[in-house]
Amino acid sequence: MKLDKKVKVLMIVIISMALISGIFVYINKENQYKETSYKIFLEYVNKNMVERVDLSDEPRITGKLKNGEYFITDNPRTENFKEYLLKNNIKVIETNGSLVTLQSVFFFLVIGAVGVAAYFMNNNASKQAQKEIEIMSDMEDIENNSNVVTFADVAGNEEAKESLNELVDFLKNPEKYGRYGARMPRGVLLYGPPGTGKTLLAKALAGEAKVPFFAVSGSDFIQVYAGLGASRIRSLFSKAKQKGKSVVFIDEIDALGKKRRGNVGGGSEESDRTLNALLTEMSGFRENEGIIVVAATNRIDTLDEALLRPGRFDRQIEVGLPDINARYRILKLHGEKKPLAPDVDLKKVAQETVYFSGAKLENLMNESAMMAARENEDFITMNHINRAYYTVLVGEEKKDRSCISAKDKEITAYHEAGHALVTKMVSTLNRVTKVSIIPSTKGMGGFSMNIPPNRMYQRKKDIVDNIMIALGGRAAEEIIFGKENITTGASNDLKKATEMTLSMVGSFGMDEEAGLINYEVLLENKIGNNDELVKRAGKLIDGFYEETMDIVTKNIDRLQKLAAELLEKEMLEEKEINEIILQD
Ligand SMILES: Nc1ncnc2c1ncn2[C@@H]1O[C@H](COP(=O)(O)OP(=O)(O)OP(=O)(O)O)[C@@H](O)[C@H]1O
Ligand SMILES: [Zn+2]
Repeated sequence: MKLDKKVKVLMIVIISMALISGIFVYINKENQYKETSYKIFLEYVNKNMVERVDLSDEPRITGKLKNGEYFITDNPRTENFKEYLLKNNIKVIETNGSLVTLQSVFFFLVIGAVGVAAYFMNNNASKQAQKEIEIMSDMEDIENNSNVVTFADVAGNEEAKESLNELVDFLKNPEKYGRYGARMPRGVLLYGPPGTGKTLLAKALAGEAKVPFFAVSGSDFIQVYAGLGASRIRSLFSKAKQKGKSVVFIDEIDALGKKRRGNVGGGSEESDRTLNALLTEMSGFRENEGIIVVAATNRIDTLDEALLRPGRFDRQIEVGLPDINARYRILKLHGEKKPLAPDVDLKKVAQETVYFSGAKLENLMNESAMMAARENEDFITMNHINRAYYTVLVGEEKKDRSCISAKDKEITAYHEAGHALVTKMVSTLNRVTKVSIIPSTKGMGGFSMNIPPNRMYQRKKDIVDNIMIALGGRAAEEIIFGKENITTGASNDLKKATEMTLSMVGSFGMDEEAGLINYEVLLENKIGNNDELVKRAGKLIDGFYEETMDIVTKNIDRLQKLAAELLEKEMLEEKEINEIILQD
C-alpha cells in the first residue's frame, strides 16, 4: 500500500474520532452528573433529597435529586443497599450499567468499528492510527497549571528539593545568570523507585518558579508512526519556547534512551530518531532562555550515556524511598484534610511502613478514608488504617472464605509462623510487626511483615539472615507435614532466596570459595559462563535451608503455639507475636 493511501486512512480515522468525541463530550455536558462523595450522598438520603438511583454492578452509580440535579457517586456494592434505598422512599432503577457506561460502551463500539474498518484496509495503518489517537488525546492535557504544586506539597526528599530550589531562581531570572556568564543545566534527571514523587517534584519546580509545565511520557513514543515521535518532540519544544520560560517534563525517559548494547536490546531505529530529536532540541535553545528539561526514570543504569553527557541531563538527582521521618511527614501531609481520630498514631504507622513509597503512603491514607466513609464513621481510626495497610500491601481481603479448606488454612498458618519464628530467632534486632493468614483477592495466602534494623550497609550476616527468613515458611511446612506434603506456596520465597544468594556470591564477593570476582562483569563481557556461579549458589542455599530446618526444629513448641494462635485470630500484632516467641 502506498504511503498516501495510509495517510488517507489515518485522516479518516482521526476525523471520525474527532466527531465521535465531540458527540461524547456533548452528551456528557447535557447530563452533567455532579461528582458527589458517598458520605454526602448518604446525607442527601437522610435529608430525603434523593428522587432516584440507577443501580448497577458498576463501580460508580448515578441518580437524580429532587431538585432536578444529577449526581454520580461510588457504588458501595453492599448486599442490602437496594433495600436501604427503598426503605428511604427512593425510586430504584436497575440497569445493566449506568448511562455513563452505556455512553462509553457506545463510544468504544464506534472506535472498534472504525478500528476494524481500518484494519481491513491495512493492518499496520490501524495500529498506528490507534496510537495516534491516544497521543492526540494526551496532547490536550500537556499544559496543566490549574492546580499549582509547590515544594510544600512534597514531604521528605529534602536533598532533591534543595537541588531543585537552586533552579527556581534561575527560572525566575535567567538574565541575571547570563550577566554572570553562568551556564545553568539544561536538563535535570530525577531517578529513583516508582512513586517516590519525581513527577511531583518537577511540577513543584514549575509551580515555585510560576512558569508553565509541559509533560510527556517516553512510553508514548514507542512504535509511533514513522517520524512522528521526532516531530512531536519538536512541536513540544516549540510550544515551550513560545511560552518563554517553562519546565518540560519527560517521564519514563528510559523508553526513549535505552542503552545501545551492540545491536540487540537497544532502542529501535524509531526511538533513536526520537532521542536524537530530543538531544538536538536541547542543544538548540539558548543557554539562558529559561527552559529546563526535567526527565524521570526508575532505572538510571539502563540509560544511554549520550543522555548523560555535559549540556544534556548533566544534573542527576536521586529521589529515594522515604526514611522513617520522611514517611511521617508524608503521612501527616496526606492526613491533613482528613478527620483523624485521636487514637491515630502516625509515628507508629511511619515505623511500620518500611519500603513504602510516597505514592503507597498516600494510597494508605486514602484507603483508610474510603473505609471510614463507607462505614459512616465520624473519624478515621487506627483500625481503619490497619485494615487499609493490609489492602495496600496485599490487596482486598477476600470476603468469601468458605472455599478455603481447613487444611489450606492450617498450612498457611504454619508457613507464615515459620517466617515469623525464623525472623526473631536469627536476630533479636529484627521486628515482626504483623502476621496474617487472611487471604487476599490478589491470591496471596497470608504474610509475615518484618522490619530489619536500620543500617546503611547490609552485612553478609544480614543477607544470610534474610535468606533463612525467606526459607522459614517452607521449612515449617516440611517439618510439620512431611517431605511429601510440601506445597507450591513457597515459590515466591524461593525466588527471593535465590536472588539473594546469587548476588551474595556473584556481585558482593561474599563467598570465599567463589572469590571476589563479580559475575555481572564477566557475563556482560561474555567471558565464561555462569555454571560455576549456579553450582556454588545452589550448594550454599541448600546449606542455609538445613540451618533453617535446625532453627525451626529446635523451636517447634513456639511454632506450634504461633500457628495455633494464628488459626484462632487470623492476624497477630507485634506484641502478641513477641509474647509467644520470647517466652522461655
Ligand atoms: N514525597 C512525597 N510527598 C508527598 N506526596 C508524595 C510524595 N511522594 C509521592 N507522593 C504521592 O504519590 C503520588 C505519586 O507520585 P509521583 O507520580 O510524583 O511519583 P513518581 O516518582 O513520578 O512515580 P513514577 O516513577 O511511577 O512515575 C503523588 O501524587 C503524591 O500524592
Ligand atoms: Zn512464604
